[in-house]
Amino acid sequence: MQHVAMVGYGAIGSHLMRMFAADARVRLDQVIVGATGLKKAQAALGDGVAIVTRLEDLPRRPDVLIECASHRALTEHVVPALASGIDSIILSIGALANDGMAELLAEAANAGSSRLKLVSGAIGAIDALAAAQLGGLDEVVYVGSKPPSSWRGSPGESVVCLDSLAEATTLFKGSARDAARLYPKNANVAAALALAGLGLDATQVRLVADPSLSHNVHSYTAQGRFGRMSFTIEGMALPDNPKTSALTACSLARALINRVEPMGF
Ligand SMILES: NC(=O)C1=CN([C@@H]2O[C@H](COP(=O)(O)OP(=O)(O)OC[C@H]3O[C@@H](n4cnc5c(N)ncnc54)[C@H](O)[C@@H]3O)[C@@H](O)[C@H]2O)C=CC1
Ligand SMILES: O=C([O-])CC(=O)C(=O)O
Repeated sequence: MQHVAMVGYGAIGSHLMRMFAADARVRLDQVIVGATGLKKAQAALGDGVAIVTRLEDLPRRPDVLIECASHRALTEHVVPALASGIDSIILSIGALANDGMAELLAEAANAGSSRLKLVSGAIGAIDALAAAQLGGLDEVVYVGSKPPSSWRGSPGESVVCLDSLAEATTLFKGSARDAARLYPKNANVAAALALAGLGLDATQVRLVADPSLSHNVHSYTAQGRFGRMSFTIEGMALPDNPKTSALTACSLARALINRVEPMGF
């Protein structure tokens, strides 16, 4: 059994709470929320969960910290956790597209002798892509397609009218770095693929709003000396957030379970 502190209590956080409610391997007993989320978290979670707004206010040292909050949460909570020796697992991978962020995380992990794990989130076959990177990788092209409602609150709103979209429309075409910076809640997958493969500047990304979809479709192709691969997933969204695929929460859950099981994927 491990004691876990979770940063963020939104669609993914509440899903994880339900997943691990009766699981002896993982005790999600501390949550870090933003000041505005305090009341909602207190109302939803019982006395068994400590809810704070700052890492230093956690009543006990967690075995591991997980992040399912936002790009900002990495600087606010993950960097200090790593620096104080707490292993961390993150989902907001797009934050690594910001200048100096990867270096900041690595320095903190080195200073605290801790480890930072990036999980695959809503995408798959990252292990194959990372292996291909060692075997000669020339091109990675990723397309992320979601229903129009999943792009609300993003710069896509100024590209098209999401309410009256009649056909699939490209909202963004460019590098994974620009995608991750411009679409922090929709392009973490693009950043994850880039970091596993060809890097943030060489990985090609297209983001699409498609009114014919009822789920999120992530698709990529990769080729090089290693050979050729393609991967597509049609991910059901979490009920509380149409932007987020349910598999994202499962990927974080798998990473936690793997820490305590004697073997596994
Ligand atoms: N790697 C991947 O495949 C994916 C990564 N994500 C990442 O996970 C994040 C969370 O996703 P959802 O749960 O669907 O979002 P959500 O919006 O439903 O919940 C996020 C919660 O975190 C809180 N929060 C934000 N910044 C915070 C901070 N600095 N400190 C404490 N709490 C903070 C928000 O107030 C909110 O309650 C996304 O913003 C995105 O960065 C999401 C989907 C896929
Ligand atoms: O959950 C998803 O479908 C992917 C996502 O939002 C992201 O890449 O940030």
